[in-house]
Amino acid sequence: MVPDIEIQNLSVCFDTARGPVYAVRDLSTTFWAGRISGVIGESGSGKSVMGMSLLRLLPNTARVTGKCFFGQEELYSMPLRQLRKLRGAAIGLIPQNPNASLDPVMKLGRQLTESITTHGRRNRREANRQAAEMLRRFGFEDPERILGQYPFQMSGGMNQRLVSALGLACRPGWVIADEPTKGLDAVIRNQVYSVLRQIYTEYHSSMIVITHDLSLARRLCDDIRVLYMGQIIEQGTAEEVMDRPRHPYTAGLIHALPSRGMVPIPPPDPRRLEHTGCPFYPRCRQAGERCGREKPGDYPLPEGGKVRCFLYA
Ligand SMILES: Nc1ncnc2c1ncn2[C@@H]1O[C@H](COP(=O)(O)OP(=O)(O)OP(=O)(O)O)[C@@H](O)[C@H]1O
Ligand code: NI
Repeated sequence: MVPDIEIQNLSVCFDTARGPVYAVRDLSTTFWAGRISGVIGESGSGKSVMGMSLLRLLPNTARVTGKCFFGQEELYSMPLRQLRKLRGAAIGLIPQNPNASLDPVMKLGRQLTESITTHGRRNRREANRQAAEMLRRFGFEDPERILGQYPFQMSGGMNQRLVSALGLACRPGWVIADEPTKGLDAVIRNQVYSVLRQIYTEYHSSMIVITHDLSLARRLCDDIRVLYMGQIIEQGTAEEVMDRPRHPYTAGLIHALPSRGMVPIPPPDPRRLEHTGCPFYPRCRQAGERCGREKPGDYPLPEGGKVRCFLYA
């Protein structure tokens, strides 16, 4: 049985020259096994930091507090040696920046087969076959040739698909995909969508998909969480969140899509910057007086979702 991923009170703070920066603030949520969960939100809202915290891949300057249960195990405090066994095998990663995660001086074939043999106890030939199969799924018609090349011989879009193949190569029970369609054109985006969907159905992999691609989120995901300044401000089924957004911020994100009128979320009102209330207060068109004074809680919606906004208290 693949366990759920249960985050409890996660905060991540970076110590920077200009002082502490909170990337994630007291975030608690459970990603259910057997589902594809989408995470959306503007750039800088903490999506990647939350995702990377699960595999403890944040830089040393990150201070992480909170807990994350993966079955009986607690990911943030388990010995690194033990965590390494989970990486790739139990929890696969499709990282946001393919160039940073591929080794520039190692042939792609070796990078792929090494990740398969380290975890799978398979022999090299079997690993090669598995690597080639995964590459073919991602649209590489001549995988043998690709396996003999170096990352710099590939385009950015190819490397993006390569790290996706790499992340899925060991058929992990959980996959964290951080912007798997970034920089890809519409045809290839569709292909990545189809592969993720196939992997989900064939291997029963559970997924966390972080994305700016709202149409991908709507089509691929069962449920969606919306992040704003390191907090989940709305969550629900993909259908509910995308078709009936409740939080003014979620509605703003969706209305900023070209297909929905491209109405941008307003910049912060300078008169509202000093406040002790809702983090979205300075930019919210629907804010009342209470929103500037008090922080809203998580209010349940009749359909099963939750929203952090006084409009639904
Ligand atoms: N190494 C770091 N040092 C300092 N601050 C960081 C570091 N990494 C991330 N941050 C800060 O943490 C916040 C969240 O970053 P994160 O990368 O999680 O955003 P994101 O939602 O993934 O954005 P994007 O959609 O652009 O990928 C940002 O304010 C960012 O500047
Ligand atoms: Ni990110």
